Amino acid sequence: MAYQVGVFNGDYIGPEIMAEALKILDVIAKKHNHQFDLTFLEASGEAFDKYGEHLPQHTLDKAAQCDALLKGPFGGPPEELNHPKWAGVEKGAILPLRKHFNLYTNLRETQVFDALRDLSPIKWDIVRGINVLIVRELTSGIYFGPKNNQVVDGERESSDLEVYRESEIRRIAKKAFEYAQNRNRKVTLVAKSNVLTSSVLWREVTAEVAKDYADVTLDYMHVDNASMQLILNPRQFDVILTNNIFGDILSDEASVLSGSIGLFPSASLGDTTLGLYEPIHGSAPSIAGKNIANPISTILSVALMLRYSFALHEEAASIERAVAEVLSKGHRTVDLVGPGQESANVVGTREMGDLIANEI
Ligand SMILES: NC(=O)C1=CN([C@@H]2O[C@H](COP(=O)(O)OP(=O)(O)OC[C@H]3O[C@@H](n4cnc5c(N)ncnc54)[C@H](O)[C@@H]3O)[C@@H](O)[C@H]2O)C=CC1
Ligand SMILES: CC(C)CC(=O)C(=O)O
Ligand SMILES: [Mg+2]
Repeated sequence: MAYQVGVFNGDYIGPEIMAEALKILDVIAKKHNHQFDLTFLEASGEAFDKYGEHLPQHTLDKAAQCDALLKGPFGGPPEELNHPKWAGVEKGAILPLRKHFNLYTNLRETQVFDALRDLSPIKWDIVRGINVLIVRELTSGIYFGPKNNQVVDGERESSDLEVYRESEIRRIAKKAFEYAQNRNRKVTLVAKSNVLTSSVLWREVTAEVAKDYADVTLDYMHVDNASMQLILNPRQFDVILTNNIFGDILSDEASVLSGSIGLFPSASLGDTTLGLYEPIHGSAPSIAGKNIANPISTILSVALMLRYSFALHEEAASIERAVAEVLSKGHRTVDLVGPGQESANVVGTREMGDLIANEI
């Protein structure tokens, strides 16, 4: 069977880390006799240079023909917010891509690698063995709600509105409970219901959904406390269910329990098998073009694509095993070198890809 994979190279470190991910996909194809047909899709900086827009219609049309989408990070340096090429990439490409394909479930799983125990900024006794799955709502909330700029009483005023419909909460809550059933059977809803009326709706709807999952415990935590508890006692979490913005923030925080954001992939899923797979991090402009970015986040995104879109479970697991094995042999990209570990075997982006490919 031939699988159609749409590929967005992304900006800055995007093409470098995507090249390594595609190297791994090629190894899997040869080893298991699969055919992955790649369609390169133009978006973000690349599309802006050519067409003056970040997500052309022809890109969406081609993406719709694919079975899965593999994506590098989009975006420019945060300090170039007003540069025409980068202004609006997030609202003009990242968010519409997720919305267009109705990819409302974003999975971001944080775990720690034994081999990187000295890298975590948190004591090993606290993080050892953690596995936290953040189930983040991805196509609604404050990132998509009405925005307004106006002048009031002679000064500028801006607003972004957090809007959630009951049905949007219900469908993502169901997903969280379903994932929890195959894990440690605990869902923690993270919101801010002491002040946000939308969070009250999240609590009400999630409690209703919970009635259909008697084998799963539902817990509630305010987001300020949750951000502290993630550091203090991350082992208490199994599945964290949360809205778009809190999931965005908490997943970056959770990722560093392992030592580096460069390790983590994500899956964005809807109601069909067409999923979008990408690192949780951004385009890291300051380290681009130096062969130092960690490609593991994108390589593990390939594993998630094989698992969730193609049901190639053994192939997915073989990539994850190879990553753990390469790390256990001491190979490190620079972001994986902690203080006092200067003697580590530092390798570049391409070399890390080669090592994982050879391991597979
Ligand atoms: N899904 C997407 O396409 C996302 C895009 N962005 C965009 O990316 C751009 C840069 O965003 P920032 O806030 O600077 O966050 P960032 O995630 O790009 O970088 C944060 C820090 O992590 C480091 N880092 C990130 N990925 C790494 C890797 N693979 N290996 C080693 N180190 C890595 C960077 O060097 C930097 O120190 C912005 O335009 C932002 O909007 C941000 C997050 C997600
Ligand atoms: C456009 C942003 C919401 C992208 C981002 O930071 C993310 O999805 O993690
Ligand atoms: Mg983010």
